Amino acid sequence: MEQLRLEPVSRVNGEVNIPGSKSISNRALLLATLASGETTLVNLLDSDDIRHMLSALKSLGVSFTLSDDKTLCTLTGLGGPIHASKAFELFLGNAGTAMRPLCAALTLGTGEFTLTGEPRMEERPIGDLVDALRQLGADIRYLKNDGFPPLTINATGLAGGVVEIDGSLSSQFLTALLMVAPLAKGAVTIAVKGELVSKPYIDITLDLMAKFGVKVVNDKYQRFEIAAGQGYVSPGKVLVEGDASSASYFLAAGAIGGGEVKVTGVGRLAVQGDVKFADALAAMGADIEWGDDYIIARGSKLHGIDMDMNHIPDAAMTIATAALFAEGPTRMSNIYNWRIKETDRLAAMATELRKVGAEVEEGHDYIQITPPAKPVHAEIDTYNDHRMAMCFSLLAFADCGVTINDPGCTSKTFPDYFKRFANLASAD
Ligand SMILES: O=C(O)C1=C[C@@H](OP(=O)(O)O)[C@@H](O)[C@H](O)C1
Ligand SMILES: C=C(OP(=O)(O)O)C(=O)O
Repeated sequence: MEQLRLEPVSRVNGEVNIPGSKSISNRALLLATLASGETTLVNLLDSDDIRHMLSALKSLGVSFTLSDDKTLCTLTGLGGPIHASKAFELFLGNAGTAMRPLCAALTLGTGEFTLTGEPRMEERPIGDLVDALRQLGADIRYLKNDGFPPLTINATGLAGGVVEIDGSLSSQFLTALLMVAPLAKGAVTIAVKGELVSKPYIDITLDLMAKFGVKVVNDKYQRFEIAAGQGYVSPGKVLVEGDASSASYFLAAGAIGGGEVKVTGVGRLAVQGDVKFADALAAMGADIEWGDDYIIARGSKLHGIDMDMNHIPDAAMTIATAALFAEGPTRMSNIYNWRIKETDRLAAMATELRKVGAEVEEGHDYIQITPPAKPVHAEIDTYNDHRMAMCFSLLAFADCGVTINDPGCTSKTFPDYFKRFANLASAD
C-alpha cells in the first residue's frame, strides 16, 4: 500500500483555484444528455466520479468531445430519454451522483440496463429511490440484495402522477426523481416523506434544472410539482463552479496554519450549500472574508463548537479534523448519513481521531471530539474514502506531521489534492 508522509508545516499562505464541483459536473452532464441542443461544460471536474458518468454516457452512445485536460466538454443532447436496442451493463464505481441519477434517468426511455459498482456501492442504499420510481411504473430488479445495487432496469418510460419519496437517508434520491420528472408521460407531484437530509443539494438540482429550462414548483421542500410536456433545452454553456467541499481543506489550512489562504472559483454567489463550511469555520473563530467567487481564511485562535451539520455533510468532515486545533470540545450532530457514504464515516473518523490522541464520543448520529494537548504522529487509514485522506492532511499543522495510507483514494473527487496541498505548504 502506498503511504504519504506529510512533514510538519507551521504556516501557509497562498491561493488555490479549486477544481470543478462534482455535484454540478455530474448533474450537468446528465441534463445536457437529456436536453435538446449542444452544451459546452466549462471547468468540468476531472476525477473518478465524473469519469464513471462519462464512460456510462459514452457506452450508451452519447456523443461528446473533451479537451486534453478534460475540463471542457461539448456534448450533443438527445433531446429526450435514452433508447437502447441492446442490453447494457454500466459500471459506476462508488459514485453516488452517477448511480442514483442514472438509475432514474434510464427508466425514462426503452432498453435493458444493468448498473453495477464497487463493493462499497453494493452497501449503499438505493431502495427509497427504486420504490419511488416503481410508483411511476418503473420495472427495476435487484440482482443481489434488496434495496442495494447492482440492479437491472427494464425501461418502458415513466407515467406521471403523485409519488412519495423518503428523503431521510439521502437527498440524492429526491435529486434523481426531480431530474427525471419533466420527462415522465404526465405531470408529476413529488411528496417528500421523513426529514429531508442534505437539503442544500436540492438547490443545486433545481438551479441546474432551471438553467436547462424546466420549471419546478417547490412547496417548502416537502412537495414539488413538475408540469408535463417540459423538455430540457440546452442553455448553450454551463460554467461549473469550483467544488465547495474541496475548498474546505484549504480554508481550514488557512484558519489553522496561521497565514492566509484564498480559494478561488467558489464564493458568496455559489449555489453549493457546502460553502456554509466557511460559516462553521467562522463560528470556530476563523477570520473569513467572502467575495463573489472567492473565500479567504486567515489564521486565528480556534475554539470548539456544537453544531447541527446536516446541511454540510461532506465539508463537515473537515470540521472534525480542524477540531484538533481548537480549544475545547467540538460536537457535530445530525450526521447519521455519514454512515452510508464511502465508508461508515462516523466509525472511521472516531477510530482515526483516537489514533492521534483525541478523546472521541461516537453516537448513532453525532460525534464529539475533545482535542489532545498535543496530537501524536499516526498512520491514518483512509478506508478508500477520499475525504478521510484529505481532511487528515490537516494534521500536517501539528508538530508531529502525519502519514496518510493510500493517498491515491482522493482520485474520487480530487486527483491532485496532495500536490496542491504540498504547493500551498511550500509557498510561504
Ligand atoms: O447530490 C449530491 O451531489 C450529493 C449529495 C450528498 O449526499 P446525500 O444526499 O446522500 O447526503 C453529498 O454527500 C454527496 O457527496 C453529493
Ligand atoms: C458522499 C460522497 O459521494 P457520493 O457522491 O458518492 O455520495 C462524497 O463525495 O463525500
